Amino acid sequence: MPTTEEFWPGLAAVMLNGLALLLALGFRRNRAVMVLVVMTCAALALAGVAAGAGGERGLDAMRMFAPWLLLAIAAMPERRLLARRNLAVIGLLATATWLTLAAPAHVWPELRDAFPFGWLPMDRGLVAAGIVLLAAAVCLARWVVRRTVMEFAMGLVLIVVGIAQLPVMRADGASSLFCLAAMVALVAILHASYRMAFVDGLAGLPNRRALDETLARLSGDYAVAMVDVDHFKTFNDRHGHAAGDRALKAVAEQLRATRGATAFRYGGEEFCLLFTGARSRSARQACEELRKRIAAMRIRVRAAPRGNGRKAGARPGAGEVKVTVSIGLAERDTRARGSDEALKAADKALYKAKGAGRNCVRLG
Ligand SMILES: Nc1nc2c(ncn2[C@@H]2O[C@H](COP(=O)(O)OP(=O)(O)OP(=O)(O)O)[C@@H](O)[C@H]2O)c(=O)[nH]1
Repeated sequence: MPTTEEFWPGLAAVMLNGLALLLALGFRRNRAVMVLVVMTCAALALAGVAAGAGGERGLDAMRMFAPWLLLAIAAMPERRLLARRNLAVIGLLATATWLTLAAPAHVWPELRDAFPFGWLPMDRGLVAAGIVLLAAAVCLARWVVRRTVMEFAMGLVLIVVGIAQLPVMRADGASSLFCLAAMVALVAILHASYRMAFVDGLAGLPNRRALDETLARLSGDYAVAMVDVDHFKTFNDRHGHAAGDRALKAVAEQLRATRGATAFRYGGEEFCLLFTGARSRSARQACEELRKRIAAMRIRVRAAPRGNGRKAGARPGAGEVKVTVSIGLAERDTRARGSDEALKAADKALYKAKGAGRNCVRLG
């Protein structure tokens, strides 16, 4: 039976990993789900519940099976949960769990020595740590390319799990590290889910839901500006959707750099700037400067092969093109109108700007 010192960290590790697993399932973070399934099983094995033989067999089982499974999951692309590769990993995990539970006492040492690479001159724990740290490196390398919170967090989680495999670790120390890894996973899943709900993936700006929440809490002076990219449908048709996306990102970058304002992506090619407090008085000037900065930008476009659903000859070659924006600004009057009316006034002003020939700022 596990000792008291092994029991509590063991139980906490199972509960925390199980909780993180449920959360990852709820938010459909499928690779995190797979990692956490393995970690929960490893935590169970560590707790000695599965082995019924103290933490010893659990510690062995964790070092034998978990590293390979974690490396396989780290290297897999994000897929739907019941994709064939995920099912294969779950099948392997089920086999590992069955072996851990069912292998007779005299078979276990032979199994352990053969797995994983029991014949290597290094300690088994060292090999296991090396494999998990390699899995962590795979996630961190992906993070360098993709910059997603979950990839970074999975890298961190796997580093902690890798340390838990080291030969110096006893079952209670390893369980404590599994608790830490589960907490990192929990924070990351919550953070990633918050970003999914409130941050626009393309522009990297807070989205319309975030704007609504901000406006609902607003008091005092403010000004709101609606910013719309001019002739953007034509831009897309001429240079392609990918170039359109790059243009939107570049515009978003300029909005983010607007002093004294918070930028939001309102939807499509429409953005919103919110000036609060004393900054609302200089909103018009800030909008004018923003308009000029965007008009001065150059967006790189590539020549694309003909066809692609576009009219032949409609698409020019590679080079640099510009975009302009029209801006409608409603300066605050909290007594006369609430945030809904202010948004409507900014929208009306935007139509005026479009009607006035675009690439200009109008007040509502
Ligand atoms: N590339 C890209 N295009 C988008 C995105 N969201 C919306 N659009 C496109 O933006 C275009 C908006 O077109 P319209 O609403 O007709 O407006 P417009 O062509 O900009 O004309 P004006 O606003 O009157 O100057 C549509 O063709 C949408 O497909 C996006 O995320 N990426």
